[in-house]
Amino acid sequence: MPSVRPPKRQRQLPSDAASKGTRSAPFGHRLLWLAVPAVAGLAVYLVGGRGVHTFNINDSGSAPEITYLPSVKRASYVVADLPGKGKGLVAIRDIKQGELVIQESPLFTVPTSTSESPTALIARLLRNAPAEGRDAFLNLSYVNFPEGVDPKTSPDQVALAIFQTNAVAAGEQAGIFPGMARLNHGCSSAFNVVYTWREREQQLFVYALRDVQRGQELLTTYTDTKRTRQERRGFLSQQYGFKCTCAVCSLDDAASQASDERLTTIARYYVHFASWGSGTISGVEAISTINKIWSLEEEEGYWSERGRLAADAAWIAASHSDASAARLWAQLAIRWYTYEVGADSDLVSEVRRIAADPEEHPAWSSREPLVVGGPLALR
Ligand SMILES: C[S@@+](CC[C@H](N)C(=O)[O-])C[C@H]1O[C@@H](n2cnc3c(N)ncnc32)[C@H](O)[C@@H]1O
Repeated sequence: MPSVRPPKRQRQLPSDAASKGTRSAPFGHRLLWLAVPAVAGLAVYLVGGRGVHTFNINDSGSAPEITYLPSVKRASYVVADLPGKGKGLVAIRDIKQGELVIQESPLFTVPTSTSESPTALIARLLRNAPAEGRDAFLNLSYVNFPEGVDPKTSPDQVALAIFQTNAVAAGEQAGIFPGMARLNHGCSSAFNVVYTWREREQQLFVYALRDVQRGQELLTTYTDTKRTRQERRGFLSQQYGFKCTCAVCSLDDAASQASDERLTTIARYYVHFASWGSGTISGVEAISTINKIWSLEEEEGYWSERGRLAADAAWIAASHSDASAARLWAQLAIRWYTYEVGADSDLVSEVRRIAADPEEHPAWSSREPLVVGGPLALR
């Protein structure tokens, strides 16, 4: 059975065990394209500064090309041409941590394996897509085009390459979201927005993980960046055809080495605390490891996946009947899930229930009673 190459970009927040079982909703695609009017006289310049690039969006020069944008309550960005990156999304106003930036239905989704040829499958889905969506798709960038094939005479191959460069996980499927597809990549502390597929809405939601200033580029991450600069760059160059020069990859060698050490230690700690699941380490050790991850992530500026981490800690505390710790971790999970997946998400509802009554946790008292300890971090 030929397999459609899985989306290279991993979903930012793998659903935790508590949310499983809610992922069976049938597809009901609804395209919510919204043409955002061109902003007159908007120019975009690279001005740089303190490792974080900002873009001057004053009213001189020519208007950047504005393409289709997905459904948003209040547009907060434009699509702009960015030196060395193709297009990208730049904030046209300050964006607050936890703000919904993009809410988008898929143009189409595909199963990750199919009996149909992947090229034929993508071509067929594209033919059936609405005209404006098809145009938006065909405008997207692509890399890794097979050598010796002429893109001008191979539209189906081009469509497959576009799919492979831009698709992201949409539940059990891979989906194309032409609006969010313009998001470029940043590593560890450099990315400022995260995306998640919400099963109930059958849509992709992009939230600001941190405050974003007007003129700053919106960046997500294409991969697990809890690895060294060399490994990250190797992956990104091979899969996405670019050398990452984000604020973290541009650190001087000493600072980069310190960041690499933090990130690889965090990754090692993740594996360690997960071994609580098989009973290899105690609940106290698991929680202590989570606290170490939290503090290293604070040092690194790596804030992603914190909702999930705190929810896992609440799970461990509830399993050991430590109600007070479970409540505190659940409160922290509410806070970070709210930033990452939205206050109205199923994940936030679930942790709200645990914060209100830890004994409601499905794992409550499934291990020996133990005081495992709460979060050391205040935020
Ligand atoms: C999903 S697309 C992102 C939008 C793309 N820049 C465009 O013009 O449509 C992925 C491609 O964007 C480019 N890209 C993404 N992040 C980048 C970065 N940090 N630096 C340079 N190029 C980047 C690479 O060419 C990559 O293959």
